[in-house]
Amino acid sequence: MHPKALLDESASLIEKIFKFDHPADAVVARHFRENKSLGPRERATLSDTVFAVLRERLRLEWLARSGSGSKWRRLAILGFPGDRDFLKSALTEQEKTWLDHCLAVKDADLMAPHRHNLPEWLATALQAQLGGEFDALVRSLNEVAPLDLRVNALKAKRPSVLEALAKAGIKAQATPHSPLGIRVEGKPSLAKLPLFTQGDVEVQDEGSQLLTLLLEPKRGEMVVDFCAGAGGKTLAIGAAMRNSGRLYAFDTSAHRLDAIKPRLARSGLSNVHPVAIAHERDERIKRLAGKIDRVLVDAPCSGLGTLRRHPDLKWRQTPATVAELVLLQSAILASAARLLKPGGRLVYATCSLLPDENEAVAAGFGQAHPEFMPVDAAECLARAQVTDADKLCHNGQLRLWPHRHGSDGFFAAVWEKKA
Ligand SMILES: C[S@@+](CC[C@H](N)C(=O)[O-])C[C@H]1O[C@@H](n2cnc3c(N)ncnc32)[C@H](O)[C@@H]1O
Repeated sequence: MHPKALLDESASLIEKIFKFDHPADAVVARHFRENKSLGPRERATLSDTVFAVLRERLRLEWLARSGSGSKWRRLAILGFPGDRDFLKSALTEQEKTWLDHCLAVKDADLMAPHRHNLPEWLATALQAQLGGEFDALVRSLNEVAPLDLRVNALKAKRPSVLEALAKAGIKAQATPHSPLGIRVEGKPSLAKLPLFTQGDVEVQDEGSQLLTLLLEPKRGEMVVDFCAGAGGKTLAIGAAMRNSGRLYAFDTSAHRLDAIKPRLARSGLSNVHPVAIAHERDERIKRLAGKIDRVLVDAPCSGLGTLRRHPDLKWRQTPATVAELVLLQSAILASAARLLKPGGRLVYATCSLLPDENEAVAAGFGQAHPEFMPVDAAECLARAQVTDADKLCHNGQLRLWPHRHGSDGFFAAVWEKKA
């Protein structure tokens, strides 16, 4: 595609995404479905451009106040990732001069919001938690998230998977903490790799792997993954149960649950029962009350721990959406807790960085449910062979940060129901 056409295409995609009515990755995927003639390199340039603009929105919008042409074109020029000469061949003389002027602006000359590129409410909440570490978090959010795999313990062992990856020319190493994790270098295509098609590995961020290890599921137990979605954690739990017992995968989205089916077929699991529920107080949940050994609540959340992958979330979430989520999280946690039998284990988890969705929800639950005893997350992780488990936890709860742990941001609290 001619550079001029590629720049026009980027500008129109940025305009669509900046309506913020749908997740950015869904808008990009729809755009690619509707424009089948776009080749792989053009697709990569388009998505790199729009995600760069989402990551650095405040800085680029500030720079784009000067210059001419549509705002979307100016943002596309500023976010364009590739070869500058290629880009310049699509620009007018006036635009080239303007771009050189923008590129000469130094970080030190920018105001704080144009450096951290976060909405004010979010910057304030993160600064209050992190103090001097805030800048390190901001830098880490601009890094590309690594590609992590989880070895399916039912079918393979980590050393043999590492060997097979090396033979396939894929550079990879064990993840620093999860005993089942592998971190792959770059973004090689895995879809056709026998290791993947045979279900020896699944794509899963190391942080997500650690959440399921907190549950410590055992052979033959009754377990519920309350917010199973497309089953990322369900598969890990099912494998830890050695494909025995009964694992219910609940979710209010039948559409998301449907995505489990091909993954289950690859994984070799037959102990998983996906159940679409109407809401967290569904009749089917009442029938299982008091009968379940372990429940994971991987709650719907702001997703702000995944900003490396989903930078649009910082512009789509607001204090009001977070407040609504907190009510839903508390309602789901209270309802899910009714499933547990005495001695049963409850894990509440989010991929949020905000205390309101994390420690505050956990504290509210603990106060209202004295029959649930807090369990030390670091001890659970150490038993599950997690390296440096204590460095991943704070006050007995799991707290992962991209800048400290290299994973997405996660929180988890663990309780046991008194016998
Ligand atoms: C963080 S996602 C789950 C991701 C999933 N566990 C995984 O590992 O891929 C949260 C899920 O909660 C579901 N959800 C939203 N409201 C719910 C409710 N009231 N009861 C159960 N699930 C709900 C959403 O449909 C979404 O799939």
